[in-house]
Amino acid sequence: MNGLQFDPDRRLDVVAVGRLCIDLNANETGRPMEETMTFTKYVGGSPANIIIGAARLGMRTGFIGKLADDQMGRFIRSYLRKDGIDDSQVCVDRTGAVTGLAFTEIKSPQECSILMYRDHVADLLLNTEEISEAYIASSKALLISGTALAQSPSREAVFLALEFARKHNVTVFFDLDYRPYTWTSAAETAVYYNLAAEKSHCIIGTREEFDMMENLYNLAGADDQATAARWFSHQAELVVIKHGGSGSIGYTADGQSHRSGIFPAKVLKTFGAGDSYASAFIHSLMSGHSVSEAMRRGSASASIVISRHSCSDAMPTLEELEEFLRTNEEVTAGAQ
Ligand SMILES: Nc1ncnc2c1ncn2[C@@H]1O[C@H](COP(=O)(O)OP(=O)(O)O)[C@@H](O)[C@H]1O
Ligand SMILES: O=C(O)C[C@@H](O)[C@H](O)C(=O)COP(=O)(O)O
Repeated sequence: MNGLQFDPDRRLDVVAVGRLCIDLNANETGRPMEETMTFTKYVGGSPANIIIGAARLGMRTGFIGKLADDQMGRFIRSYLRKDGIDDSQVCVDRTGAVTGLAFTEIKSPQECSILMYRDHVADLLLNTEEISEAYIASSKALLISGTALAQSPSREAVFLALEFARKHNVTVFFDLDYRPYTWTSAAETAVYYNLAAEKSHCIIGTREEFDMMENLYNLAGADDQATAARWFSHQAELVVIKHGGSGSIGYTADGQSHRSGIFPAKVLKTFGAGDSYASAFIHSLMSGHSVSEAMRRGSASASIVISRHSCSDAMPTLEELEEFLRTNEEVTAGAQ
């Protein structure tokens, strides 16, 4: 049992709140960015990638966010619409803010890094006036991601969305999505992450992201089970800790744990693993699958996406994911 409840009578399955950005992925791989001359443009931003992945799998999706009033903003909106993602709650900044950019470097399949340009970005200007209670109440689930907590007014907008979710029994998924560049202080980061995690039903993060949250209480380095147990005294029913190529481990509030291995992949780049994992994991859970099956599908989706050049564009359809699962065996690497 995963303990998560989803109201079947909602118009939407999952709504994400957070950043809509642009990925510029290096075309010349096997070299540092200093030697990279061309990039390919994709829609990016962790919550955007996750909701695109969920839509690609057939979920009824929506987004709450703010776009720059420029060509990049218009490119992103048309992409969301092409994937059938409701953009009625995606507003446009009129103050001259820009679209966040993530330049990616692919030195080798194991050596990838991301250079983020996030000064004066439109996504962090989303404010509480732009959070619709009725819209959130129309969804079974709300997906939040940590970077939206980095600055006001986006921070307050997310906490208001969490209040509306609580009021209308909307299940909250919290993808930790810690990007150090956007934060100024470790303590401030941990404070806001912990406050949001206390209001979430399912928390998904890497070991390092949970350590960041636990540093505040000198708990960093706790084992996965202790990390998960902390959140069951709040709203959490499910905590998933990702361990890269070693797989992932999930804990439910009823005391069960679930280990997932990985699927072999011809790794082109490692970024995109977490977002694709989260999209298939959420789709599978909300389709009524077990936690173990949801983790397995998350791992499969991650293997598909890390073998491709982009993150958003690379998100598999349900047919692709099912075909991959039919023709590939999970390698039970097992998390630490
Ligand atoms: N090298 C890899 N080969 C196969 N699967 C991987 C690999 N790296 C990550 N994954 C899968 O993607 C999931 C998320 O990756 P991880 O790196 O832990 O998260 P994030 O991308 O958010 O940092 C892992 O739990 C695993 O299932
Ligand atoms: O989240 C961002 O702003 C960058 C993403 O768009 C990019 O695709 C990426 O880093 C994905 O990260 P991951 O899935 O967490 O590895």
